[in-house]
Amino acid sequence: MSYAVKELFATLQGEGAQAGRASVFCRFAGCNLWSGREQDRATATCRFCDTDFVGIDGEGGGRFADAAALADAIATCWVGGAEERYVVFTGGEPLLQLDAALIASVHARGFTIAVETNGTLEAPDTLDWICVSPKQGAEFRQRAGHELKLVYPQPGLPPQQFEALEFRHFFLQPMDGPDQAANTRDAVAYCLAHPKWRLSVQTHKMIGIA
Ligand SMILES: C[S@@+](CC[C@H](N)C(=O)[O-])C[C@H]1O[C@@H](n2cnc3c(N)ncnc32)[C@H](O)[C@@H]1O
Ligand SMILES: Nc1nc2[nH]cc(C(=O)O)c2c(=O)[nH]1
Ligand code: SF4
Ligand SMILES: [Mg+2]
Repeated sequence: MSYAVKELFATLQGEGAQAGRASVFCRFAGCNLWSGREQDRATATCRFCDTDFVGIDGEGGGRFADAAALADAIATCWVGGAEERYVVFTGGEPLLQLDAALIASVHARGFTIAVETNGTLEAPDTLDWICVSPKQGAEFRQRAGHELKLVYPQPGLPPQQFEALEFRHFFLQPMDGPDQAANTRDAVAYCLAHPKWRLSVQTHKMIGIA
């Protein structure tokens, strides 16, 4: 199978339990909850997305003919040595494209593999780190993993409804956009009152890296 990649770059993971970790980010093109076109945002299932995932024209992006070609590009993008190799598959929705062949090829090059998913599709159990970020109005299939990262607030999606699920970490991530400051204040207040939840700030935006 070939893979459509919007961008491929090295940066620090900005969010959640692995924040600060050196990573290769592989951002797949396309999502099942929004076309990515601004004129469709108001009618999309997911309306607050902060990401351009349309096309294959970003830094390091392109169409990769097979798993080996994309795994080689990921390994070339890694700036560290053989230890601690870490790749984050995101998007768009990465589970539309991330398959067993790609996971095996990337593992063979010594990487620990993380995924950022909206939870609508089941994640392969060969992944090393699964971050699920459920979306209001969307199916919620991947109900276990390493971190649940809920963008907050989402009307109709109260944090309590996730608390009994099998995740190691529970994060609230303030929704970025026009109400970001108020959303951050509300998330802080929620974490103070409900200590099972921790705050995930998007640190990469604060320090001006991708
Ligand atoms: C762009 S999404 C791509 C991965 C996948 N489609 C998902 O939604 O999890 C990456 C992460 O950014 C979060 N995110 C997207 N838009 C956001 C916003 N406006 N404010 C805060 N987090 C946001 C998502 O919830 C997800 O955790
Ligand atoms: N630095 C950085 N960390 C991130 N963590 C999740 C991201 C994403 O867009 O999936 C992201 C991103 O876009 N940049
Ligand atoms: S599911 Fe993820 S990539 Fe898709 S529109 Fe929502 S935040 Fe963006
Ligand atoms: Mg992002």
